[in-house]
Amino acid sequence: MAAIPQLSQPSPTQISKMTTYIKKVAESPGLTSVPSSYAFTPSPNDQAVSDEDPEDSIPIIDFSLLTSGTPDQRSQVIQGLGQACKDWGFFKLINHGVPESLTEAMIEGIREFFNLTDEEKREFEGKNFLDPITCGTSVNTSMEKVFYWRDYLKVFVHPEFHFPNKPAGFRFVRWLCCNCCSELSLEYCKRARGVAWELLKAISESLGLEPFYIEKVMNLDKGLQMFYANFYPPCPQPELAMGLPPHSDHGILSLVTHNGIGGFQLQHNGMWVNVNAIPNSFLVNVADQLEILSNGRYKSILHQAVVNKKVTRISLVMTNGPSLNKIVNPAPELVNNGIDQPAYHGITYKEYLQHRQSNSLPGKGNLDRIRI
Ligand SMILES: O=C(O)CCC(=O)C(=O)O
Ligand SMILES: [Fe+2]
Repeated sequence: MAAIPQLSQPSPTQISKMTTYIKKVAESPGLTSVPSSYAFTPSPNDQAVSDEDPEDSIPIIDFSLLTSGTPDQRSQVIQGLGQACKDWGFFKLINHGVPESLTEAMIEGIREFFNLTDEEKREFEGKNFLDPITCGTSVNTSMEKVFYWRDYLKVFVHPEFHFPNKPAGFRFVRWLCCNCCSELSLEYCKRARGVAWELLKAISESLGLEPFYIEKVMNLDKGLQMFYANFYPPCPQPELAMGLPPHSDHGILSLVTHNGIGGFQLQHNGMWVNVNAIPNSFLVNVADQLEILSNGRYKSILHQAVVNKKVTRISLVMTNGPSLNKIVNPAPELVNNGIDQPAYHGITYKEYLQHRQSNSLPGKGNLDRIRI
């Protein structure tokens, strides 16, 4: 990792290896301005930011109607989902069935993780993009000139489940559901995956494909599900710092939830829109592999995270992807119709992730590279 400004005085040999977490920077006594290595210069080309427009509101999808609605209700929801994926690449998902108490317990456990000392966190830093547990700061400090106001934890939770064994017990905290008792982090990941897979059935249908189409072609039973936790501490000059830069997610579909503090912005009609979350909902975004598979009918959404002056924001993100060795292509059913041509080259998910990791292209640069 590149040297990040150090608060303490490590020996010269330590400098190139050590990560300084933004939590520590933000907590340094008397911090009143953003250190220069985190300060972005606002540019006149920065796009305007608006609040949600009640006239053009972000679609809301009721998950319970997909699973227990009448056939009519289900087909209406599928139509709404298709429209949301086409017009916004994004929707808010309500009544998804993941208990609020489970999400809250997960957020609190994650807060404790980020409260570990820097030294304890370093144990999980990882070296390779395929390491099942990685934590760090910013996005890719080996390439960035200016760092983001964000610490993160990234864990592979499917097909094999991993989780940090610190803080003590978190990996094995029991969570009481109905009358049984299960491991908190495992339960959260499993339930979020169940929601994502159910949505993908409906999304297949919205594309005119059979319900298990995406599940089959993406090898979801071996699909790579990654859990990201983002930690954005208060920032003395939020207008100069950035939590996460504009990006689209790499998987098929991402589910985001947070601790009730705003900061998620998405791009719609050339404007940044502040997204207000409905309590106990997921913010769901179309990600790059779904854009490829749908041959661009559904576009992965550009989004970013901004920071604030007062409170720590924590977000939990589930990316649901194909299996690593799966070559994702535009669905032949959507291109061999005499009208459309394939708009993307096929690429394995592993290669896609690898390229993204080693190039840090802005915006949707990774997808642009494979556009025909
Ligand atoms: O923090 C957020 O709300 C968004 C996080 C995000 O987009 C990501 O981790 O990919
Ligand atoms: Fe994202």
